[in-house]
Amino acid sequence: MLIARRARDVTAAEAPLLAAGVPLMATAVRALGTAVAGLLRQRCGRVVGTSVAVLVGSGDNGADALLAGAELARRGVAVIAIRAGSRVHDGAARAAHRTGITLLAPGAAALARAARCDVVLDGVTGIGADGPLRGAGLDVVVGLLAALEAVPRPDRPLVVAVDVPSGIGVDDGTVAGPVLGADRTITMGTAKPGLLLPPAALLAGEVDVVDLGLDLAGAEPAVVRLERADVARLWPVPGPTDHKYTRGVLGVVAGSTGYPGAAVLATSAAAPLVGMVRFLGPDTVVDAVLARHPEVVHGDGRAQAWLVGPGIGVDDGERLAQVREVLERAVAHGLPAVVDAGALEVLPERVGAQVVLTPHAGELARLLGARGEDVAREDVEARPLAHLRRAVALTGATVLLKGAVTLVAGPGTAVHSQADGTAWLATAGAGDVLAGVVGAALAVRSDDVVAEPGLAAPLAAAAAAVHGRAARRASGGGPIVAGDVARAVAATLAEVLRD
Ligand SMILES: NC(=O)C1=CN([C@@H]2O[C@H](COP(=O)(O)OP(=O)(O)OC[C@H]3O[C@@H](n4cnc5c(N)ncnc54)[C@H](O)[C@@H]3O)[C@@H](O)[C@H]2O)[C@@H](O)CC1
Ligand SMILES: Nc1ncnc2c1ncn2[C@@H]1O[C@H](COP(=O)(O)OP(=O)(O)O)[C@@H](O)[C@H]1O
Ligand SMILES: [K+]
Repeated sequence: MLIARRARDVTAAEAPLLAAGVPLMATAVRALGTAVAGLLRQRCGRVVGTSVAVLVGSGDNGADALLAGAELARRGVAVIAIRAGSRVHDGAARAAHRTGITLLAPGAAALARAARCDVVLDGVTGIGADGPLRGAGLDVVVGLLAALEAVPRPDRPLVVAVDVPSGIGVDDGTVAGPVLGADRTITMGTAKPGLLLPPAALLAGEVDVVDLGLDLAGAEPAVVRLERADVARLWPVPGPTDHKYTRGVLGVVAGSTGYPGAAVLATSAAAPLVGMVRFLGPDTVVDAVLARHPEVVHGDGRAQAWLVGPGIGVDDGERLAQVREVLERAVAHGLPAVVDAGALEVLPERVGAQVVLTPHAGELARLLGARGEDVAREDVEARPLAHLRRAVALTGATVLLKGAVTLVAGPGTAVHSQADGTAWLATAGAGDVLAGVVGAALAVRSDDVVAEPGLAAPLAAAAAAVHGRAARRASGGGPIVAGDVARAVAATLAEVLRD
């Protein structure tokens, strides 16, 4: 599990080690040097003779970057260093000087040179930053972003962020000013919330954590990300005494004459993962589902969890009447349920954490709007976690907010952030597939969720992880349709459970 801790917890954990003379900075610098050398080798096939530009802020983040620059210079890299703060760490400046690096003023000429290097190392600010970039740091980032515009995309440098991309909201993931988007972030000691929370997380690239030996046991995890082994631990494997009912039945109310495909996609994703799928819908939709999945059972009956809403429009009164009835019944019995798409319109005022809502940003704005909050989609996109928390507080539900990074939280649970997919997943119907996987995850652990509703959040996050991985598997780096993702779900789960 990748765990992000807040800046103040990191600083507190560093303090006793620094007091004991543990050379944390040397460890950070060594890791940075190795990572950048690896990227140079990947990009240029060599380290000697390549070029790196270092943006040097006035704190220890700048010192890390400059010392890594000095190490790379000793390995034969042509390093330029650009001042991005009011001062420069003394020891780092001396080390840089010894390797022949001169600190350049942040003028247009220096920034144009930086834009032509193989790698840019962003050491403007780290966890000591207060607010968005200002002063020399701001000028350097704005100037470099402009200089990069003049360079053809394939020739632009790889950007490596030291600890965090400078200027992000380290603890809340906001982006309130210019930030140089990174291809990779080498982060010290532990991940930071802003590396996992959108929109800042989208500027961090791949995140590598450098072990500094910090004791963070007492620090409350701010955000967590499930990795393969975590998903495997959450997902039950049937045993010899299981039968279809003990494995779990998922009841599905999905699809409409306008959108029959959503029902097919949701059931395609769920059917292999559960003991049985029970389906309720209009005849034409039932026919479409059964044509693809003869194993789906048509008609009402007992289920361990319900999925309602995929392919049902917000103004489809007839379908919503059925959704409302099923949902009220599920809530009355305390059963886990997934409430997706149009079904969000008929969500009872208060539900328990065993009910998982799966809105995208627009739907979350609408859900909050219906509860008296004045929120637009853009507000949700700018501060997704804050709005997700608000929805949790107002409904009592677990909320899964879909996006390039998917966030999940329930009342009192950890915040989960999953980014397992690919941008090729931004395709119609992908959300219906996700709803099917979340429904399945709740159905196969229904008893556990009823006993401990807080489990719905990690299960929904695990489902998002399987969905994202299925998309990557189906895509192989190229275009996909949602049906490809649904078809890849079973093999993806097998792979998750096998490794
Ligand atoms: N303390 C340590 O031993 C270690 C520190 N490490 C590095 O040190 C960093 C923290 O260093 P610091 O506490 O010195 O802080 P930072 O270097 O993150 O930032 C503080 C400096 O940036 C300036 N600054 C603050 N807010 C700004 C803003 N909004 N715009 C522009 N400039 C701003 C301040 O004037 C100050 O000089 C970590 O992020 C990490 O990179 C790592 O080397 C691990 C070990
Ligand atoms: N840029 C992206 N990168 C990765 N995943 C994405 C991206 N955009 C959307 N997704 C994922 O694709 C799915 C889209 O769902 P949704 O918005 O409900 O679409 P639809 O209603 O067409 O099914 C979600 O699971 C979301 O997390
Ligand atoms: K930085």
